[in-house]
Amino acid sequence: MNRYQIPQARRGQVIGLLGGSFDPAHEGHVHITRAALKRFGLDAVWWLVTPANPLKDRGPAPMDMRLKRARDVMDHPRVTVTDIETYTGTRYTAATLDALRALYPDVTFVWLMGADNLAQFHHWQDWRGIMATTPVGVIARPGARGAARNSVAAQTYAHAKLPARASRLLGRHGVPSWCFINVAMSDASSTRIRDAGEWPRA
Ligand SMILES: Nc1ncnc2c1ncn2[C@@H]1O[C@H](COP(=O)(O)OP(=O)(O)OP(=O)(O)O)[C@@H](O)[C@H]1O
Ligand SMILES: O=C(O)c1ccc[n+]([C@@H]2O[C@H](COP(=O)([O-])O)[C@@H](O)[C@H]2O)c1
Repeated sequence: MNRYQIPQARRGQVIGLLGGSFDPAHEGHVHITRAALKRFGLDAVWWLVTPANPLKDRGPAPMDMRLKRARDVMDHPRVTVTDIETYTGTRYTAATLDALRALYPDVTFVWLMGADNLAQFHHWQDWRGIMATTPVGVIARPGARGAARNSVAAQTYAHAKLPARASRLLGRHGVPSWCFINVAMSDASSTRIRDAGEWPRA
């Protein structure tokens, strides 16, 4: 297994980061990644397979297993699956973003998340710092639209919301900025796969 894979990037690229437990990766992740590449005008997307979500009590399956599954389901020339957060030693997204900007000073990073995560976003460490430094692309998820729209983050940064028709400008627009895109939704979830006994619980 290729551990500590450090992805390549070229000067001036706009790269989307989809952080997740990927416990396991599934069709929903693939679907939003393809949508994000297109709708946010990204040059590439990196899947950041996190060592552990700081807000979850339960530890995920071993990293090697999650990386392998992620690489099996996501096969696209512009998508890289990486455990770079293990390499940077960062657990919180704000710290990960700082570390990545130091490693890739000529790249613009866009943070990607499903609508369910926007509803929780104000509980993340230094979430205002993330908004101040990083454009955020939010992708619709079944059952999460209302909670996302009414979330503390959406309300606080209403002034910084790009209309969906301008989504391709997200990475070049300056900060703070965020954009919500409605896409044909997938109801796939890791919880459902674990509940069906198709993936081990750690
Ligand atoms: N079906 C989906 N539609 C939209 N966004 C999704 C979907 N599945 C996952 N995401 C987003 O992908 C990112 C990583 O998700 P994660 O790995 O936690 O998968 P999950 O299915 O949400 O897992 P779990 O059920 O264990 O919470 C998050 O930003 C999440 O919102
Ligand atoms: O930085 C935080 O406080 C924080 C809190 C919760 C989740 N995150 C990140 O959000 C991403 C999605 O996590 P998850 O477990 O919902 O897939 C993943 O990259 C986590 O590290 C980050």
